[in-house]
Amino acid sequence: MGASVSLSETRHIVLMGVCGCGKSTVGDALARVTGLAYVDGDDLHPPANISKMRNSVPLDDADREPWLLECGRRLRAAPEGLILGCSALKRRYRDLIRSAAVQPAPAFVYLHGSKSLLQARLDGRANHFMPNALLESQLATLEIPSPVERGITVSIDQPAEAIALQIAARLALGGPSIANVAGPDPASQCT
Ligand SMILES: Nc1ncnc2c1ncn2[C@@H]1O[C@H](COP(=O)(O)OP(=O)(O)OP(=O)(O)O)[C@@H](O)[C@H]1O
Ligand SMILES: O=C(O)[C@H](O)[C@@H](O)[C@H](O)[C@H](O)CO
Repeated sequence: MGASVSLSETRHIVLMGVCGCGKSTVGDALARVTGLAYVDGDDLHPPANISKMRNSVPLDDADREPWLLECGRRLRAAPEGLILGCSALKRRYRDLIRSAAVQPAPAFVYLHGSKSLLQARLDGRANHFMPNALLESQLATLEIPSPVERGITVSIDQPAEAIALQIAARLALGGPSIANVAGPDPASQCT
C-alpha cells in the first residue's frame, strides 16, 4: 500500500524500539549507507534520566517529555535529513517528537525482535548504562507504530548492514543499487 510512494521523500528517520533492539548499531550502519548523520537519543537525555535508568527505575511520561521534544528539535535542526535513534515507545511520545520536528513528518522505523533475541543482545552488551532488567517494562510500554504514523517494521534478526540496506530501500533513501536489495515487506504496516 504505497509505502515507498508516501515515504520516498523522507530524509528524517527515527529508529525506534525497546532497549537493545539495535538503534545505535543500525543507526551507524544506516548512516554509512545513506550519508545521513546519526544522532543517538541516549546522548540527549538529561542527566537525571540517565541516573534513573542506571538505578533500574523505568522512566515515566514526565521524565521522557523534555527528552522527546529535544529529539524532535534535533530533527528540525537538520533540514538536510537525519537519522535519530530514540525508543519512542508510545504513540503519544511519537506525537511529541512530531510536534517539534519537521514536515513531512519523520518516518518511524520500528526495529522488531523477539523477547529472547532482545535479551540475548542485551546480555551480550557491555558498558552501557541501561540495565537489562528494564527490557520487561519497555516491552510493556511499547505501542507499535500504526500505518498512519509513517511507520515501517523491520526484523532485527539479521546483520545490521542488511537491516540498514533494507531500510534504505524501503524508504527510497539511496541510489538504484540500494533499491534492489529490499527484503520482503512484512509491513503492510506502511503508509
Ligand atoms: N543486527 C544485529 N546483529 C547482531 N548484533 C546486534 C545487531 N544489532 C545490535 N546488535 C548488538 O546488540 C546490542 C544492542 O544493540 P544497540 O546498543 O545498538 O541497541 P540500542 O537499541 O541502541 O540499545 P539502547 O536503547 O539500550 O541504547 C549491542 O551489543 C549490539 O552490538
Ligand atoms: O524511553 C526510555 O525509557 C529510554 O529512552 C530508553 O529507551 C533509553 O534511551 C535507551 O533505550 C537506553 O538504552
